[in-house]
Amino acid sequence: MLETRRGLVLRGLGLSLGGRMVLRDISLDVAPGEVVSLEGPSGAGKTSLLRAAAGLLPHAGQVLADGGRPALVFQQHALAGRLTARGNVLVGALGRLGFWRPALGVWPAAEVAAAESCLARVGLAGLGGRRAAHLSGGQRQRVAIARALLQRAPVLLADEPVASLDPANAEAILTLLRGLAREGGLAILVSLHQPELARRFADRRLRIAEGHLWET
Ligand SMILES: Nc1ncnc2c1ncn2[C@@H]1O[C@H](COP(=O)(O)OP(=O)(O)OP(=O)(O)O)[C@@H](O)[C@H]1O
Repeated sequence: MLETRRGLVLRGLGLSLGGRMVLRDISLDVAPGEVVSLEGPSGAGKTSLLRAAAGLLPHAGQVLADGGRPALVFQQHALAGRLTARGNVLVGALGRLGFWRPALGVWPAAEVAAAESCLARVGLAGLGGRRAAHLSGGQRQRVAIARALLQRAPVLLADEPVASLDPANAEAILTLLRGLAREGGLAILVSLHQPELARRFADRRLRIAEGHLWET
């Protein structure tokens, strides 16, 4: 039976942190192939919403995502600097592998090939053997996206993926994300600080403030 794809669906998401309501009854949909931006002032709850949607924070309400749990690209890309780009990407496969082989540094050849192919998809073909610490900021963000791709989640959440990048790299990363939505059919929810970039790269724009979400 064919499964109907619906991307990401949040219904009635509520979250309180430190005794304060950060998210109040948030509902949103991101369709497969769509890029939706999440904007709002600092402290508005963008990271909290993305982390809750990724299953990293306990919350009220429902998260329904194709493939189960969405993949999350963290704000600071969270790479292990001493590992190679390929090694960092392979971490994305941990969810489907047992503990021991990766713990011993033995990755299945198919996963290594898949990691290389994810690196190629983000424009880093040939850089798999380079230490993450020796990559530029833009390249590191690409590695973080490749790691999310290796998870094979049809829903991708990205928390300010261009915050620390210069304008040219920021555009390149958002172009890459839009391509992954258009050609790969991913549903992408991305928090952004720059309205100009959101205008250019998002299909729809959402704004969050004081725990409430609305479409702009
Ligand atoms: N672990 C925590 N305990 C208590 N309060 C928290 C915790 N994490 C975040 N908060 C608070 O929750 C609110 C939302 O934070 P969040 O990081 O989601 O905002 P944001 O919109 O992503 O901000 P920024 O744009 O600065 O990254 C803020 O008021 C923050 O201080």
